[in-house]
Amino acid sequence: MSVQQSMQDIEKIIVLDYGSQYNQLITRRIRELGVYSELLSHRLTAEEIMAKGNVKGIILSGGPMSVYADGAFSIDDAVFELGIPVLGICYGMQLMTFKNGGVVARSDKREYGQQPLIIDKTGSPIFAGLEKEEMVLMSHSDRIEEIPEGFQVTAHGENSPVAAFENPEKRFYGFQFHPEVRASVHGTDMLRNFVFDICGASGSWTMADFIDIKIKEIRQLVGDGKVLLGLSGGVDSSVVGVLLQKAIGDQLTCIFVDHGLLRKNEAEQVMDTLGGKFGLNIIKVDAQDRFLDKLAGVSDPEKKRKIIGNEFVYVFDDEAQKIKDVDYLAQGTLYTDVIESGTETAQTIKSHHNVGGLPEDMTFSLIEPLNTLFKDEVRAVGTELGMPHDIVWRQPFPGPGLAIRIIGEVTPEKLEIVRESDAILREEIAKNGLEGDIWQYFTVLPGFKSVGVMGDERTYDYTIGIRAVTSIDGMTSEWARIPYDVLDVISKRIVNECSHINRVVLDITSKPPATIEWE
Ligand SMILES: Nc1ncnc2c1ncn2[C@@H]1O[C@H](COP(=O)(O)OP(=O)(O)OP(=O)(O)O)[C@@H](O)[C@H]1O
Ligand SMILES: O=c1[nH]c(=O)c2[nH+]cn([C@@H]3O[C@H](COP(=O)(O)O)[C@@H](O)[C@H]3O)c2[nH]1
Ligand SMILES: NC(=O)CC[C@H](N)C(=O)O
Ligand SMILES: [Mg+2]
Repeated sequence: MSVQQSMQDIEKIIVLDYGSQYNQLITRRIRELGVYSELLSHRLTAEEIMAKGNVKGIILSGGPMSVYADGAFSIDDAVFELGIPVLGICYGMQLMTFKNGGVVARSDKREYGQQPLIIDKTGSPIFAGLEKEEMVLMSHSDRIEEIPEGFQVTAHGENSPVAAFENPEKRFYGFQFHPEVRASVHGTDMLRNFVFDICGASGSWTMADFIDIKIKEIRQLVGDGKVLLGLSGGVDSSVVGVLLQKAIGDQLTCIFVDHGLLRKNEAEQVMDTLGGKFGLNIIKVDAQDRFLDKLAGVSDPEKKRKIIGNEFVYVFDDEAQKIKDVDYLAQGTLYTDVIESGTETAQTIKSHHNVGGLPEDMTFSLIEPLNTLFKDEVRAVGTELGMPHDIVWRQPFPGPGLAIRIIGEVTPEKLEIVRESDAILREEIAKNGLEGDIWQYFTVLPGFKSVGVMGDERTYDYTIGIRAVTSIDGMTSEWARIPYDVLDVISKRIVNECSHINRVVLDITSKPPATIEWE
Protein backbone atom coordinates (compact mmCIF):
# COMPACT_ATOMS: atom_id res chain seq x y z
CA MET A 1 0.00 0.00 0.00
CA SER A 2 1.26 3.48 -0.72
CA VAL A 3 1.36 6.17 1.91
CA GLN A 4 -0.96 8.17 -0.33
CA GLN A 5 -3.79 5.77 0.39
CA SER A 6 -6.07 6.63 3.24
CA MET A 7 -8.20 4.67 5.64
CA GLN A 8 -11.08 5.18 3.22
CA ASP A 9 -9.35 3.10 0.54
CA ILE A 10 -8.36 0.22 2.78
CA GLU A 11 -10.41 -2.94 2.32
CA LYS A 12 -12.32 -3.57 5.48
CA ILE A 13 -14.67 -5.96 7.20
CA ILE A 14 -17.02 -4.18 9.60
CA VAL A 15 -18.13 -6.05 12.72
CA LEU A 16 -21.30 -4.71 14.31
CA ASP A 17 -21.29 -4.93 18.10
CA TYR A 18 -24.16 -6.75 19.83
CA GLY A 19 -22.27 -7.15 23.12
CA SER A 20 -20.72 -10.61 22.94
CA GLN A 21 -17.71 -11.12 25.16
CA TYR A 22 -15.94 -12.48 22.07
CA ASN A 23 -16.77 -9.75 19.56
CA GLN A 24 -13.37 -8.10 19.83
CA LEU A 25 -11.81 -11.41 18.88
CA ILE A 26 -13.61 -11.41 15.54
CA THR A 27 -11.89 -8.22 14.39
CA ARG A 28 -8.47 -9.37 15.43
CA ARG A 29 -8.79 -12.79 13.79
CA ILE A 30 -9.59 -10.96 10.56
CA ARG A 31 -6.69 -8.55 10.98
CA GLU A 32 -4.48 -11.61 11.51
CA LEU A 33 -5.69 -12.81 8.11
CA GLY A 34 -4.33 -9.56 6.62
CA VAL A 35 -7.61 -7.68 6.23
CA TYR A 36 -8.41 -4.57 8.23
CA SER A 37 -11.40 -5.01 10.53
CA GLU A 38 -13.11 -2.71 12.96
CA LEU A 39 -15.83 -3.13 15.58
CA LEU A 40 -18.59 -0.52 15.32
CA SER A 41 -21.88 0.21 17.04
CA HIS A 42 -24.90 -1.73 15.79
CA ARG A 43 -26.72 1.62 15.77
CA LEU A 44 -24.89 2.78 12.64
CA THR A 45 -27.08 3.11 9.57
CA ALA A 46 -26.20 1.31 6.35
CA GLU A 47 -25.17 4.69 4.97
CA GLU A 48 -22.84 5.42 7.89
CA ILE A 49 -21.26 1.99 7.53
CA MET A 50 -20.61 2.49 3.82
CA ALA A 51 -19.17 5.95 4.51
CA LYS A 52 -16.18 4.13 6.06
CA GLY A 53 -15.16 3.33 2.48
CA ASN A 54 -14.27 0.03 0.74
CA VAL A 55 -16.39 -2.16 3.01
CA LYS A 56 -16.01 -5.71 1.68
CA GLY A 57 -18.28 -7.45 4.18
CA ILE A 58 -20.23 -7.07 7.41
CA ILE A 59 -20.29 -9.39 10.40
CA LEU A 60 -23.00 -9.23 13.05
CA SER A 61 -21.52 -10.30 16.40
CA GLY A 62 -23.05 -12.47 19.11
CA GLY A 63 -24.71 -10.94 22.14
CA PRO A 64 -26.49 -11.70 25.40
CA MET A 65 -29.97 -10.53 24.35
CA SER A 66 -32.80 -12.41 22.65
CA VAL A 67 -33.83 -10.92 19.32
CA TYR A 68 -37.55 -11.21 20.11
CA ALA A 69 -37.24 -9.44 23.52
CA ASP A 70 -38.39 -5.86 24.10
CA GLY A 71 -35.58 -3.40 23.48
CA ALA A 72 -33.32 -6.00 21.83
CA PHE A 73 -30.49 -4.48 19.77
CA SER A 74 -31.50 -4.31 16.14
CA ILE A 75 -30.07 -3.33 12.76
CA ASP A 76 -30.82 -0.88 9.99
CA ASP A 77 -32.86 -2.99 7.53
CA ALA A 78 -31.00 -1.29 4.68
CA VAL A 79 -27.84 -3.25 5.65
CA PHE A 80 -29.49 -6.27 4.01
CA GLU A 81 -30.03 -4.29 0.81
CA LEU A 82 -26.42 -3.15 0.34
CA GLY A 83 -25.52 -6.09 -1.89
CA ILE A 84 -22.45 -6.92 0.20
CA PRO A 85 -21.90 -10.18 2.08
CA VAL A 86 -23.17 -10.44 5.66
CA LEU A 87 -22.17 -13.09 8.21
CA GLY A 88 -24.27 -13.39 11.37
CA ILE A 89 -22.68 -15.07 14.39
CA CYS A 90 -25.02 -16.45 17.07
CA TYR A 91 -27.15 -13.40 18.04
CA GLY A 92 -26.15 -11.97 14.66
CA MET A 93 -27.54 -15.05 12.89
CA GLN A 94 -30.70 -14.93 14.96
CA LEU A 95 -31.12 -11.23 14.10
CA MET A 96 -30.64 -12.00 10.41
CA THR A 97 -33.34 -14.66 10.71
CA PHE A 98 -35.75 -12.41 12.59
CA LYS A 99 -35.26 -9.48 10.22
CA ASN A 100 -35.68 -11.56 7.08
CA GLY A 101 -38.93 -13.24 8.08
CA GLY A 102 -37.76 -16.36 9.96
CA VAL A 103 -38.61 -17.44 13.52
CA VAL A 104 -36.33 -17.48 16.59
CA ALA A 105 -37.49 -18.90 19.93
CA ARG A 106 -36.16 -19.98 23.30
CA SER A 107 -34.95 -23.57 23.17
CA ASP A 108 -35.56 -26.00 26.03
CA LYS A 109 -32.09 -27.40 25.35
CA ARG A 110 -29.44 -24.77 25.91
CA GLU A 111 -26.03 -25.38 24.36
CA TYR A 112 -22.82 -24.20 26.03
CA GLY A 113 -19.41 -25.60 25.20
CA GLN A 114 -17.51 -27.41 22.50
CA GLN A 115 -19.68 -29.61 20.29
CA PRO A 116 -19.56 -31.36 16.94
CA LEU A 117 -20.98 -29.50 13.96
CA ILE A 118 -22.25 -31.73 11.17
CA ILE A 119 -21.84 -30.04 7.82
CA ASP A 120 -24.77 -30.96 5.58
CA LYS A 121 -23.76 -28.89 2.58
CA THR A 122 -20.06 -29.56 2.17
CA GLY A 123 -20.11 -27.63 -1.11
CA SER A 124 -20.93 -24.35 0.64
CA PRO A 125 -18.11 -21.85 0.01
CA ILE A 126 -17.98 -20.98 3.71
CA PHE A 127 -17.09 -24.60 4.55
CA ALA A 128 -14.58 -25.08 1.72
CA GLY A 129 -11.66 -27.29 2.75
CA LEU A 130 -13.32 -28.47 5.99
CA GLU A 131 -14.25 -31.93 7.24
CA LYS A 132 -17.83 -33.22 7.36
CA GLU A 133 -17.69 -32.94 11.15
CA GLU A 134 -15.97 -30.03 12.93
CA MET A 135 -15.65 -29.13 16.65
CA VAL A 136 -17.14 -25.71 17.40
CA LEU A 137 -18.06 -23.64 20.46
CA MET A 138 -21.78 -23.19 21.06
CA SER A 139 -23.02 -20.67 23.60
CA HIS A 140 -26.72 -19.98 23.21
CA SER A 141 -30.17 -20.66 24.58
CA ASP A 142 -32.30 -19.41 21.69
CA ARG A 143 -32.53 -21.26 18.42
CA ILE A 144 -33.80 -20.82 14.90
CA GLU A 145 -37.17 -22.52 14.46
CA GLU A 146 -37.86 -21.41 10.89
CA ILE A 147 -35.34 -20.12 8.41
CA PRO A 148 -36.25 -17.15 6.19
CA GLU A 149 -37.26 -17.62 2.57
CA GLY A 150 -34.35 -18.00 0.17
CA PHE A 151 -32.12 -19.52 2.89
CA GLN A 152 -30.98 -23.14 3.26
CA VAL A 153 -29.56 -25.05 6.22
CA THR A 154 -25.89 -25.90 5.69
CA ALA A 155 -25.02 -27.55 9.03
CA HIS A 156 -26.66 -28.88 12.19
CA GLY A 157 -25.65 -29.73 15.74
CA GLU A 158 -27.05 -32.10 18.33
CA ASN A 159 -29.59 -29.59 19.60
CA SER A 160 -29.48 -27.08 16.77
CA PRO A 161 -31.30 -28.24 13.67
CA VAL A 162 -30.04 -24.97 12.15
CA ALA A 163 -26.41 -24.53 13.21
CA ALA A 164 -25.44 -22.78 9.97
CA PHE A 165 -27.37 -21.42 7.01
CA GLU A 166 -26.85 -19.45 3.85
CA ASN A 167 -28.58 -17.46 1.17
CA PRO A 168 -25.97 -17.83 -1.60
CA GLU A 169 -27.74 -15.45 -3.93
CA LYS A 170 -27.62 -12.57 -1.46
CA ARG A 171 -24.33 -13.80 0.05
CA PHE A 172 -25.80 -13.99 3.57
CA TYR A 173 -24.32 -16.57 5.95
CA GLY A 174 -25.10 -17.49 9.54
CA PHE A 175 -23.35 -19.50 12.27
CA GLN A 176 -25.04 -20.45 15.53
CA PHE A 177 -21.55 -21.16 16.95
CA HIS A 178 -18.55 -18.84 17.51
CA PRO A 179 -15.88 -19.28 14.81
CA GLU A 180 -13.68 -16.59 16.43
CA VAL A 181 -12.70 -18.61 19.53
CA ARG A 182 -9.95 -21.23 19.62
CA ALA A 183 -12.43 -23.87 20.85
CA SER A 184 -13.92 -23.73 17.34
CA VAL A 185 -10.96 -25.66 15.98
CA HIS A 186 -11.22 -24.61 12.33
CA GLY A 187 -13.17 -21.41 12.98
CA THR A 188 -10.42 -19.27 11.48
CA ASP A 189 -10.66 -21.27 8.24
CA MET A 190 -14.37 -20.49 8.08
CA LEU A 191 -13.66 -16.77 8.64
CA ARG A 192 -10.95 -16.96 5.99
CA ASN A 193 -13.45 -18.45 3.53
CA PHE A 194 -15.88 -15.65 4.30
CA VAL A 195 -13.36 -12.84 4.07
CA PHE A 196 -11.50 -13.97 0.93
CA ASP A 197 -13.77 -16.23 -1.12
CA ILE A 198 -17.11 -14.68 -0.29
CA CYS A 199 -16.20 -11.02 0.32
CA GLY A 200 -13.33 -11.02 -2.16
CA ALA A 201 -10.84 -9.23 0.08
CA SER A 202 -7.23 -9.39 -1.06
CA GLY A 203 -5.42 -9.64 2.29
CA SER A 204 -2.77 -7.04 1.73
CA TRP A 205 -3.13 -5.13 4.99
CA THR A 206 -0.07 -5.05 7.30
CA MET A 207 1.14 -3.32 10.46
CA ALA A 208 3.23 -1.03 8.24
CA ASP A 209 -0.03 0.13 6.63
CA PHE A 210 -1.48 0.73 10.06
CA ILE A 211 1.49 2.95 10.94
CA ASP A 212 1.30 4.92 7.66
CA ILE A 213 -2.42 5.49 8.04
CA LYS A 214 -2.22 6.56 11.67
CA ILE A 215 0.59 9.03 10.92
CA LYS A 216 -1.46 10.52 8.15
CA GLU A 217 -4.61 10.72 10.24
CA ILE A 218 -2.73 12.41 13.09
CA ARG A 219 -1.20 15.01 10.74
CA GLN A 220 -4.58 15.79 9.24
CA LEU A 221 -6.27 16.12 12.61
CA VAL A 222 -3.61 18.15 14.39
CA GLY A 223 -2.50 20.48 11.61
CA ASP A 224 -0.10 22.91 13.25
CA GLY A 225 -1.68 22.42 16.71
CA LYS A 226 0.04 21.14 19.83
CA VAL A 227 -0.30 17.75 21.50
CA LEU A 228 0.46 16.53 25.02
CA LEU A 229 1.16 12.83 25.44
CA GLY A 230 0.80 11.04 28.77
CA LEU A 231 4.01 8.99 28.65
CA SER A 232 4.45 6.29 31.29
CA GLY A 233 7.46 4.40 30.01
CA GLY A 234 5.09 1.52 29.21
CA VAL A 235 4.91 -0.01 25.76
CA ASP A 236 1.59 1.56 24.73
CA SER A 237 2.45 5.19 25.37
CA SER A 238 6.02 4.73 24.09
CA VAL A 239 4.65 3.41 20.79
CA VAL A 240 2.25 6.36 20.61
CA GLY A 241 5.19 8.68 21.36
CA VAL A 242 7.20 7.35 18.44
CA LEU A 243 4.16 7.49 16.12
CA LEU A 244 3.42 11.09 17.12
CA GLN A 245 7.04 12.06 16.84
CA LYS A 246 7.05 10.78 13.26
CA ALA A 247 3.75 12.52 12.52
CA ILE A 248 4.16 15.95 14.12
CA GLY A 249 7.74 16.24 15.41
CA ASP A 250 8.20 19.05 17.91
CA GLN A 251 4.50 19.90 18.13
CA LEU A 252 4.54 17.07 20.68
CA THR A 253 5.35 17.38 24.40
CA CYS A 254 5.43 14.25 26.56
CA ILE A 255 4.40 14.41 30.21
CA PHE A 256 5.56 11.71 32.60
CA VAL A 257 3.68 11.92 35.89
CA ASP A 258 5.27 10.63 39.08
CA HIS A 259 2.12 10.19 41.12
CA GLY A 260 3.83 8.47 44.03
CA LEU A 261 2.31 5.16 42.95
CA LEU A 262 5.24 4.03 40.82
CA ARG A 263 7.49 1.04 41.44
CA LYS A 264 10.88 1.24 43.13
CA ASN A 265 13.28 3.45 41.12
CA GLU A 266 10.78 3.60 38.25
CA ALA A 267 10.80 7.37 37.75
CA GLU A 268 14.59 7.46 37.36
CA GLN A 269 14.58 4.42 35.08
CA VAL A 270 11.87 5.80 32.81
CA MET A 271 13.65 9.14 32.46
CA ASP A 272 16.95 7.33 31.81
CA THR A 273 15.58 4.96 29.17
CA LEU A 274 13.20 7.33 27.42
CA GLY A 275 14.73 10.73 28.09
CA GLY A 276 16.32 11.99 24.91
CA LYS A 277 15.58 8.71 23.14
CA PHE A 278 13.64 8.87 19.85
CA GLY A 279 14.01 12.67 20.06
CA LEU A 280 11.13 12.88 22.53
CA ASN A 281 10.75 16.02 24.61
CA ILE A 282 9.75 14.72 28.07
CA ILE A 283 8.68 16.74 31.09
CA LYS A 284 8.60 14.90 34.42
CA VAL A 285 5.98 16.17 36.84
CA ASP A 286 6.28 15.44 40.55
CA ALA A 287 2.71 15.07 41.68
CA GLN A 288 3.02 12.66 44.60
CA ASP A 289 1.27 14.88 47.12
CA ARG A 290 -1.70 15.77 44.94
CA PHE A 291 -2.49 12.11 44.23
CA LEU A 292 -1.91 10.83 47.76
CA ASP A 293 -3.97 13.66 49.29
CA LYS A 294 -6.91 12.91 47.02
CA LEU A 295 -6.67 9.17 47.74
CA ALA A 296 -6.51 9.54 51.53
CA GLY A 297 -9.39 7.73 53.22
CA VAL A 298 -10.76 6.20 49.98
CA SER A 299 -11.08 2.42 49.81
CA ASP A 300 -13.60 1.67 47.05
CA PRO A 301 -11.67 0.43 43.95
CA GLU A 302 -13.85 2.25 41.43
CA LYS A 303 -13.59 5.51 43.40
CA LYS A 304 -9.81 5.15 43.58
CA ARG A 305 -9.60 4.57 39.83
CA LYS A 306 -11.76 7.61 39.06
CA ILE A 307 -9.81 9.89 41.41
CA ILE A 308 -6.57 8.82 39.73
CA GLY A 309 -7.95 9.19 36.19
CA ASN A 310 -9.27 12.66 37.03
CA GLU A 311 -6.06 13.79 38.69
CA PHE A 312 -3.96 12.68 35.70
CA VAL A 313 -6.00 14.98 33.47
CA TYR A 314 -5.77 17.88 35.95
CA VAL A 315 -1.98 17.49 35.94
CA PHE A 316 -2.01 17.46 32.12
CA ASP A 317 -4.22 20.60 32.23
CA ASP A 318 -1.72 22.41 34.42
CA GLU A 319 1.15 21.51 32.11
CA ALA A 320 -0.89 22.56 29.07
CA GLN A 321 -1.42 26.00 30.62
CA LYS A 322 2.35 26.46 30.76
CA ILE A 323 2.87 25.39 27.14
CA LYS A 324 -0.23 27.28 25.88
CA ASP A 325 -2.60 26.47 23.00
CA VAL A 326 -2.62 22.72 23.57
CA ASP A 327 -5.83 21.21 22.25
CA TYR A 328 -5.00 17.53 22.18
CA LEU A 329 -4.18 14.90 24.76
CA ALA A 330 -2.69 11.66 23.44
CA GLN A 331 -2.80 8.43 25.43
CA GLY A 332 -1.71 4.84 24.86
CA THR A 333 -5.24 3.52 25.29
CA LEU A 334 -5.80 -0.05 24.01
CA TYR A 335 -8.98 -1.86 23.14
CA THR A 336 -8.73 -3.81 26.43
CA ASP A 337 -8.95 -0.54 28.39
CA VAL A 338 -12.01 0.50 26.40
CA ILE A 339 -13.95 -2.76 26.67
CA GLU A 340 -13.22 -3.30 30.38
CA SER A 341 -14.26 0.26 31.20
CA GLY A 342 -17.70 -0.60 29.76
CA THR A 343 -19.34 0.34 26.48
CA GLU A 344 -22.93 0.72 25.40
CA THR A 345 -23.13 -3.07 25.05
CA ALA A 346 -20.46 -4.36 27.45
CA GLN A 347 -20.59 -4.25 31.27
CA THR A 348 -18.03 -2.22 33.25
CA ILE A 349 -15.52 -4.66 34.71
CA LYS A 350 -13.20 -1.91 35.97
CA SER A 351 -12.82 1.73 34.97
CA HIS A 352 -9.37 2.03 33.43
CA HIS A 353 -8.02 5.39 34.56
CA ASN A 354 -7.46 6.57 30.96
CA VAL A 355 -11.00 5.74 29.76
CA GLY A 356 -13.66 5.33 32.47
CA GLY A 357 -11.61 7.50 34.84
CA LEU A 358 -11.48 10.65 32.68
CA PRO A 359 -13.17 13.71 34.21
CA GLU A 360 -16.43 14.91 32.72
CA ASP A 361 -15.15 18.47 32.42
CA MET A 362 -12.11 17.52 30.32
CA THR A 363 -11.48 20.04 27.56
CA PHE A 364 -8.78 18.18 25.60
CA SER A 365 -9.67 16.28 22.44
CA LEU A 366 -8.24 12.78 22.68
CA ILE A 367 -5.77 11.16 20.30
CA GLU A 368 -5.68 7.42 20.89
CA PRO A 369 -4.23 5.74 17.81
CA LEU A 370 -4.04 2.28 19.42
CA ASN A 371 -7.56 2.07 20.81
CA THR A 372 -8.68 -0.66 18.41
CA LEU A 373 -5.66 -2.88 19.09
CA PHE A 374 -4.67 -5.50 21.65
CA LYS A 375 -1.35 -5.56 23.50
CA ASP A 376 0.33 -8.13 21.23
CA GLU A 377 -0.67 -6.08 18.18
CA VAL A 378 0.84 -2.97 19.80
CA ARG A 379 4.04 -4.92 20.35
CA ALA A 380 4.01 -5.77 16.64
CA VAL A 381 3.60 -2.05 15.85
CA GLY A 382 6.54 -1.20 18.17
CA THR A 383 8.71 -3.83 16.51
CA GLU A 384 7.73 -2.53 13.07
CA LEU A 385 8.73 0.97 14.23
CA GLY A 386 12.17 -0.41 15.13
CA MET A 387 11.79 0.18 18.87
CA PRO A 388 14.15 -1.69 21.22
CA HIS A 389 13.20 -5.13 22.53
CA ASP A 390 13.22 -4.12 26.22
CA ILE A 391 10.65 -1.38 25.67
CA VAL A 392 8.45 -3.46 23.36
CA TRP A 393 8.46 -6.44 25.74
CA ARG A 394 8.32 -4.53 29.04
CA GLN A 395 5.69 -6.04 31.34
CA PRO A 396 2.55 -3.88 31.56
CA PHE A 397 2.17 -1.60 34.56
CA PRO A 398 -1.24 0.02 35.10
CA GLY A 399 -1.60 3.80 35.17
CA PRO A 400 -3.12 3.75 38.70
CA GLY A 401 0.04 1.90 39.71
CA LEU A 402 0.48 0.49 43.19
CA ALA A 403 -2.81 2.09 44.31
CA ILE A 404 -4.79 -0.82 42.80
CA ARG A 405 -2.40 -3.35 44.34
CA ILE A 406 -3.22 -2.17 47.85
CA ILE A 407 -6.70 -3.39 48.65
CA GLY A 408 -8.60 -0.61 50.35
CA GLU A 409 -7.07 2.64 51.52
CA VAL A 410 -3.68 3.69 50.17
CA THR A 411 -1.27 4.84 52.89
CA PRO A 412 2.45 5.68 52.70
CA GLU A 413 3.20 2.67 54.93
CA LYS A 414 1.32 0.26 52.66
CA LEU A 415 2.89 1.79 49.56
CA GLU A 416 6.31 1.14 51.01
CA ILE A 417 5.46 -2.53 51.69
CA VAL A 418 4.04 -3.22 48.26
CA ARG A 419 6.88 -1.32 46.55
CA GLU A 420 9.59 -3.26 48.39
CA SER A 421 7.95 -6.67 47.92
CA ASP A 422 7.41 -5.96 44.22
CA ALA A 423 11.08 -5.05 43.85
CA ILE A 424 12.12 -8.36 45.44
CA LEU A 425 9.78 -10.34 43.19
CA ARG A 426 11.08 -8.57 40.07
CA GLU A 427 14.68 -9.09 41.14
CA GLU A 428 14.21 -12.83 41.64
CA ILE A 429 12.27 -13.29 38.41
CA ALA A 430 15.09 -11.54 36.54
CA LYS A 431 17.81 -13.47 38.40
CA ASN A 432 16.17 -16.74 37.34
CA GLY A 433 15.74 -15.66 33.73
CA LEU A 434 11.94 -15.95 33.88
CA GLU A 435 11.05 -12.46 32.57
CA GLY A 436 10.37 -13.69 29.05
CA ASP A 437 8.06 -16.50 30.27
CA ILE A 438 5.73 -14.42 32.44
CA TRP A 439 3.47 -11.74 30.97
CA GLN A 440 2.99 -9.73 34.15
CA TYR A 441 4.07 -10.25 37.76
CA PHE A 442 3.65 -8.18 40.88
CA THR A 443 2.74 -8.29 44.55
CA VAL A 444 -0.53 -7.30 46.20
CA LEU A 445 -1.29 -6.17 49.74
CA PRO A 446 -4.74 -7.48 50.69
CA GLY A 447 -4.82 -5.37 53.85
CA PHE A 448 -5.82 -8.01 56.41
CA LYS A 449 -3.60 -9.21 59.24
CA SER A 450 -2.92 -12.73 60.47
CA VAL A 451 -0.95 -14.38 63.24
CA GLY A 452 2.64 -15.53 62.85
CA VAL A 453 5.66 -16.36 64.96
CA MET A 454 9.05 -14.79 64.39
CA GLY A 455 12.02 -15.25 66.73
CA ASP A 456 9.70 -16.89 69.29
CA GLU A 457 7.54 -13.79 69.30
CA ARG A 458 3.91 -13.60 68.24
CA THR A 459 3.34 -11.35 65.24
CA TYR A 460 0.08 -9.97 63.92
CA ASP A 461 0.89 -8.56 60.50
CA TYR A 462 0.01 -8.23 56.83
CA THR A 463 0.00 -10.84 54.06
CA ILE A 464 1.55 -10.32 50.62
CA GLY A 465 -0.01 -11.96 47.58
CA ILE A 466 2.08 -12.88 44.54
CA ARG A 467 0.30 -12.49 41.22
CA ALA A 468 2.04 -13.74 38.08
CA VAL A 469 0.25 -14.51 34.84
CA THR A 470 0.84 -15.69 31.31
CA SER A 471 -1.25 -14.07 28.59
CA ILE A 472 -1.16 -12.84 25.02
CA ASP A 473 -3.41 -9.83 25.11
CA GLY A 474 -4.44 -9.39 28.75
CA MET A 475 -8.06 -10.26 27.92
CA THR A 476 -7.61 -13.73 29.38
CA SER A 477 -4.74 -15.12 31.42
CA GLU A 478 -3.42 -18.22 33.17
CA TRP A 479 -1.46 -18.17 36.44
CA ALA A 480 2.22 -18.59 35.75
CA ARG A 481 3.90 -21.76 37.02
CA ILE A 482 6.90 -20.20 38.79
CA PRO A 483 9.21 -22.99 40.03
CA TYR A 484 8.70 -23.78 43.75
CA ASP A 485 12.36 -23.13 44.52
CA VAL A 486 12.11 -19.63 43.12
CA LEU A 487 8.86 -19.00 45.02
CA ASP A 488 10.52 -20.23 48.18
CA VAL A 489 13.34 -17.67 47.87
CA ILE A 490 10.85 -14.90 47.05
CA SER A 491 8.68 -15.76 50.06
CA LYS A 492 11.62 -15.85 52.47
CA ARG A 493 13.05 -12.59 51.16
CA ILE A 494 9.72 -10.79 51.37
CA VAL A 495 9.09 -11.84 54.97
CA ASN A 496 12.66 -11.02 55.99
CA GLU A 497 13.18 -7.79 54.08
CA CYS A 498 9.76 -6.11 54.16
CA SER A 499 8.51 -4.82 57.46
CA HIS A 500 5.07 -5.90 58.69
CA ILE A 501 4.77 -9.00 56.51
CA ASN A 502 4.48 -12.42 58.15
CA ARG A 503 2.82 -14.42 55.38
CA VAL A 504 3.10 -14.81 51.58
CA VAL A 505 0.41 -16.39 49.38
CA LEU A 506 0.23 -17.21 45.66
CA ASP A 507 -2.78 -16.28 43.51
CA ILE A 508 -3.65 -19.32 41.37
CA THR A 509 -6.72 -18.07 39.51
CA SER A 510 -7.00 -17.54 35.80
CA LYS A 511 -8.83 -14.64 34.10
CA PRO A 512 -11.76 -15.22 33.90
CA PRO A 513 -13.04 -15.72 36.57
CA ALA A 514 -10.52 -13.41 38.30
CA THR A 515 -8.92 -10.36 36.68
CA ILE A 516 -5.16 -9.79 36.56
CA GLU A 517 -5.07 -6.88 39.02
CA TRP A 518 -6.97 -7.36 42.29
CA GLU A 519 -8.87 -4.07 42.05
N1 LIG B 1 2.76 7.84 34.99
C1 LIG B 1 2.14 8.23 33.87
N2 LIG B 1 2.40 9.45 33.34
C2 LIG B 1 1.79 9.87 32.22
N3 LIG B 1 0.88 9.15 31.56
C3 LIG B 1 0.58 7.93 32.03
C4 LIG B 1 1.18 7.40 33.21
N4 LIG B 1 0.69 6.17 33.43
C5 LIG B 1 -0.18 5.93 32.45
N5 LIG B 1 -0.27 6.98 31.60
C6 LIG B 1 -1.14 7.11 30.41
O1 LIG B 1 -2.20 6.15 30.51
C7 LIG B 1 -2.15 5.26 29.41
C8 LIG B 1 -2.63 3.89 29.80
O2 LIG B 1 -1.72 3.28 30.69
P1 LIG B 1 -1.24 1.79 30.42
O3 LIG B 1 -0.49 1.34 31.60
O4 LIG B 1 -2.39 1.00 29.94
O5 LIG B 1 -0.27 1.95 29.16
P2 LIG B 1 1.28 2.09 29.12
O6 LIG B 1 1.79 2.45 30.44
O7 LIG B 1 1.61 3.03 28.02
O8 LIG B 1 1.76 0.66 28.69
P3 LIG B 1 1.82 -0.64 29.59
O9 LIG B 1 0.46 -1.26 29.45
O10 LIG B 1 2.87 -1.42 28.95
O11 LIG B 1 2.11 -0.29 30.99
C9 LIG B 1 -0.70 5.30 28.98
O12 LIG B 1 -0.56 4.82 27.67
C10 LIG B 1 -0.37 6.76 29.15
O13 LIG B 1 -0.86 7.52 28.07
O1 LIG C 1 -3.30 1.78 32.40
C1 LIG C 1 -4.07 1.05 32.99
N1 LIG C 1 -5.04 1.65 33.69
C2 LIG C 1 -5.90 0.98 34.46
O2 LIG C 1 -6.75 1.60 35.10
C3 LIG C 1 -5.74 -0.45 34.47
N2 LIG C 1 -6.41 -1.45 35.11
C4 LIG C 1 -5.81 -2.62 34.73
N3 LIG C 1 -4.81 -2.39 33.89
C5 LIG C 1 -3.95 -3.37 33.20
O3 LIG C 1 -4.76 -3.98 32.21
C6 LIG C 1 -4.47 -5.38 32.09
C7 LIG C 1 -5.73 -6.19 32.38
O4 LIG C 1 -6.01 -6.01 33.74
P1 LIG C 1 -7.20 -6.67 34.55
O5 LIG C 1 -7.23 -8.12 34.21
O6 LIG C 1 -6.88 -6.41 35.98
O7 LIG C 1 -8.44 -5.97 34.12
C8 LIG C 1 -3.35 -5.66 33.10
O8 LIG C 1 -2.14 -5.58 32.39
C9 LIG C 1 -3.49 -4.51 34.09
O9 LIG C 1 -2.26 -4.20 34.73
C10 LIG C 1 -4.75 -1.05 33.70
N4 LIG C 1 -3.93 -0.29 32.95
N1 LIG D 1 -23.85 -16.05 22.11
C1 LIG D 1 -24.92 -15.46 21.62
O1 LIG D 1 -24.84 -14.60 20.73
C2 LIG D 1 -26.21 -15.80 22.27
C3 LIG D 1 -27.41 -15.27 21.54
C4 LIG D 1 -28.68 -15.36 22.36
N2 LIG D 1 -28.56 -14.51 23.50
C5 LIG D 1 -28.91 -16.81 22.79
O2 LIG D 1 -28.84 -17.12 23.95
O3 LIG D 1 -29.19 -17.64 21.97
MG1 LIG E 1 1.49 1.41 32.05
